[in-house]
Amino acid sequence: MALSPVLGKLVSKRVVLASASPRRQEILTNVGLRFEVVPSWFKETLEKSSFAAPYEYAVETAKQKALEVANRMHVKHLRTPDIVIGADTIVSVDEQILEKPVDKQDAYRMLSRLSGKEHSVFTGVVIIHCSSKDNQLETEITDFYEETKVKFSDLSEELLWEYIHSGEPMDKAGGYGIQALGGMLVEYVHGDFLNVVGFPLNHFCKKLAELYYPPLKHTIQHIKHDSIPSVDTFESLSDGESESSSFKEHKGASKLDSPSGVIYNSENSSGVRTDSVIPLENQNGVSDNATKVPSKILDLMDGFRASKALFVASKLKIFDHLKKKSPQKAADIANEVGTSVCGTERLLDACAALGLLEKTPQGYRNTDSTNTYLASDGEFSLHGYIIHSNDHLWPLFTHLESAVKEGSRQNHRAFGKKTEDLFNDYYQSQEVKQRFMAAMHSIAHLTARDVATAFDLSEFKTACDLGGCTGALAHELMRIYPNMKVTVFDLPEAIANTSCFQPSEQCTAPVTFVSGDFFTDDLPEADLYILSRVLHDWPDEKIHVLLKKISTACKPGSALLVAESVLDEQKTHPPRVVLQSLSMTEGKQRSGSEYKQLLEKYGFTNTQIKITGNLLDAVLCFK
Ligand SMILES: Cc1cn([C@H]2C[C@H](O)[C@@H](COP(=O)(O)OP(=O)(O)OP(=O)(O)O)O2)c(=O)[nH]c1=O
Repeated sequence: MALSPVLGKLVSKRVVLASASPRRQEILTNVGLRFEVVPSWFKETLEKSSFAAPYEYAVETAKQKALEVANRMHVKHLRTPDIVIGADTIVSVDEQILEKPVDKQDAYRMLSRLSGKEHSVFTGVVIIHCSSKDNQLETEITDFYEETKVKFSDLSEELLWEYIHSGEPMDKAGGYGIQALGGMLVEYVHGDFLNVVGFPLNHFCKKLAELYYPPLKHTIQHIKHDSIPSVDTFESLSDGESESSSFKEHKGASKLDSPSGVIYNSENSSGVRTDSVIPLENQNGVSDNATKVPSKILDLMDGFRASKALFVASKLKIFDHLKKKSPQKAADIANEVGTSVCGTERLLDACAALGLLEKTPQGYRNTDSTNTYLASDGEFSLHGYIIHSNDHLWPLFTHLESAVKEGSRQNHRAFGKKTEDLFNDYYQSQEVKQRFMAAMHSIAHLTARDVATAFDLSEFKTACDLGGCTGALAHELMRIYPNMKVTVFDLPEAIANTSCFQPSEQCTAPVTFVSGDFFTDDLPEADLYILSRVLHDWPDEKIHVLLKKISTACKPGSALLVAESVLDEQKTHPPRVVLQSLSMTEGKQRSGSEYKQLLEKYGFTNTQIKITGNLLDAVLCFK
């Protein structure tokens, strides 16, 4: 049993499969498990609506099936099994649970519901360890579930009925058998194929491994990998133990039953990485020494690789291609984007390793969050900011050493230009201007709702977003406060380029764009002035000019809303903001009390600060 030594643990035990499913029997027989089949008499009649999630229903049904068999064997046949395995497979679509169809009409109803859509197949599995004490059955129950996503093609009426008349649907959840004729209906499968057929073998072996080979608690933490516990490979598990070793002996055992040199990555149950340990074994195979691996430091060392992989995949628009069509193989993507197949494959695998893509036997696909944040047309696309990070910030950061030594921005080294004025640089070429505006738009759009709702701003009838660029925040303000009129005031170079950033559906009155320089020109009148991501970029003398002008323009009762990332008082958190300072603009990031002090100097009082949890926080103060 080299492939799965853990199954060898069951050889000397009386194992019972509480299922009539020929597929489950076949799957388990194929891997060499010896067991008795005792179909359950439990009727699958649990109230579906009483379960919060479909998988809970499948797990509970599997449990009842297995318990019924364990009890029956114990009481009626006086043959207490060592282990009873129960399973239940269901299909879930549109919040509905589909089991086996009761007749052809029912099969038709199910299959037409699945046509052209993705659905989930859940199998709940229960492993019951049984023992008899004073003639009483004692049980220890372990359960888990597995989810596989399956997408059907559009099914014509003719095809549907032909399939139903084949008789195949009748004893199968959802009315289809993926392993036979039903396979022809399937466009893709995402996840464990055997799970659809009725038994998630891989997860089952991992569960057994977890039960029979518990890792040393104080040296090894689990990798968080979906709901599946960590066992690097089944091959890595020692098979050297005597067959008489029981589940109970090993449960909570302190002896490490793993081979030498196995490296367990680590993540605690809350998903936070902790330092890993490489166990070193003595002659008895027991770990007596451990070298700490500083995972956090290793992650920091590799951080640049991860960033660059994300940047390059974004630049090549790989996420856009996969959003349009997926899954796709590396060769197809390479062909579309005009890159080498081997290089593209490595990049796609890196993206999959970073959790940006999913890799399936059919090819690569975007995760949901990749579609939302990384595709350039995603609802909250960060594409613009990522390209800015690659083209502008990355070259600057390669000169960080010089920046620290000299205490100044490194435009001259990175781009061969002087850093006279930050924005001259951004607006020099049309391409750079567009890229910079797209970057600002990304962040403004992602944060607009949280900034606009950080405080109740409904009392303000007019607002002016100074340096409001594409108007992303202005639009959101007008959407949330329909009685508010918002003006964006920005440099003429910016205003001239805002049209491609306007929402396609205009559901509010239009934002007014006014061009001008907020350091030198008169400001439009408003009850509420807004400075979003402005103050951190400028030196004190410039801020003095700007805040003085705003303060003068404000009437009593008017207010200023500042949107910035606010540092904690120690100025070491959030790290993202602290790291931003390293680009060495002449401005600086500030803590809450620093913003308060600064604003008070210009006659603003009653300062309130709201940490939003988003990329920008909000500071509101009144004149
Ligand atoms: C979706 C799908 C299900 N199935 C089968 C797996 C299960 O046998 C069945 C779902 O019904 P279940 O109630 O899980 O199992 P069963 O009635 O066959 O056996 P028992 O109750 O005794 O455990 O559907 C396939 O064979 N192929 C498929 O593609």
